[in-house]
Amino acid sequence: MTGLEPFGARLRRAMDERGPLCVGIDPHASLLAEWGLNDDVGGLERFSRTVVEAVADRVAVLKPQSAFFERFGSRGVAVLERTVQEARAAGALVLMDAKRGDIGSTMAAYAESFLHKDAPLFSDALTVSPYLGYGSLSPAVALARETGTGLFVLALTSNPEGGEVQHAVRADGRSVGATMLGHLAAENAGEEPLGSFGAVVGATLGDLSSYELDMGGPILAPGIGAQGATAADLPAVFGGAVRNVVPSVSRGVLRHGPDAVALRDAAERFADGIRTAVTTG
Ligand SMILES: O=C(O)c1cc(=O)[nH]c(=O)n1[C@@H]1O[C@H](COP(=O)(O)O)[C@@H](O)[C@H]1O
Repeated sequence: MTGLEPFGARLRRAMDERGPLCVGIDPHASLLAEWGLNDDVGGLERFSRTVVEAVADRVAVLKPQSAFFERFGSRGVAVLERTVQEARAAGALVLMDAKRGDIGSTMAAYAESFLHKDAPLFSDALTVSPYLGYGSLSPAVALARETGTGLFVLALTSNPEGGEVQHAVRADGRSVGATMLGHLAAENAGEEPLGSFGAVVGATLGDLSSYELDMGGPILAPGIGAQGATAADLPAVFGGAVRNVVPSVSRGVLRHGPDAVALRDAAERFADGIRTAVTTG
């Protein structure tokens, strides 16, 4: 299979050209209502298309959250397919937020669902959970290398419950989250300008200076906006690794819809805040 240019290189270029902001497409029932849309497939389609038309030509990454589409069954998934295709056609990289994770052979099928070039949901990258063991992800790593796509591996998540798993300390004295970052460093070794295997690290987590965040790949940083973190927090949380951070905002932007100009302005305000924080922080 002939792949695309490696995801990490494509992402680095998009971040440099457009700024690093990722906008999440999370069509919550409450947002559909706020936008004056029905909580049905028609509302879902209208919502997703509005977000894509408003920002896909200017942000580096769009991250549709699969759960909000799966809620409507096969017709919702058909909307997700169109959303991915339209976002990619407008020049955004699409990170499918489906947080897949299973034993190796099933993981291979999940990987094919999103990272095989002929898959209807083909995306530039996929969020995955390593909590069946990092090695269980190896079929997805292999397919991503082949197709020029990427993975974002949950390492230190933004939710307060994550700590009981991710901060647990192993027999070798390292935490589980730190171990995941170590696996990613090995995966990205020698990749320039940026590896294709990213970590998810919440922007809500405060000082992370005890972690090796600089693991050669991108860091997806959700938690800005509705979960309380701000762009100004990024340098303190991520230190020198901030240059590889892709800050992610869903409700903080989406609540400004349905007006496309208001959505675009909201995304631009976050992008400006990130630029200021990263250059002066
Ligand atoms: O992988 C993610 O995107 C993710 C990881 C994480 O640790 N925390 C987290 O909030 N997310 C996702 O990021 C989005 C956050 O949405 P907002 O809080 O509305 O910005 C949701 O789609 C979450 O599923």
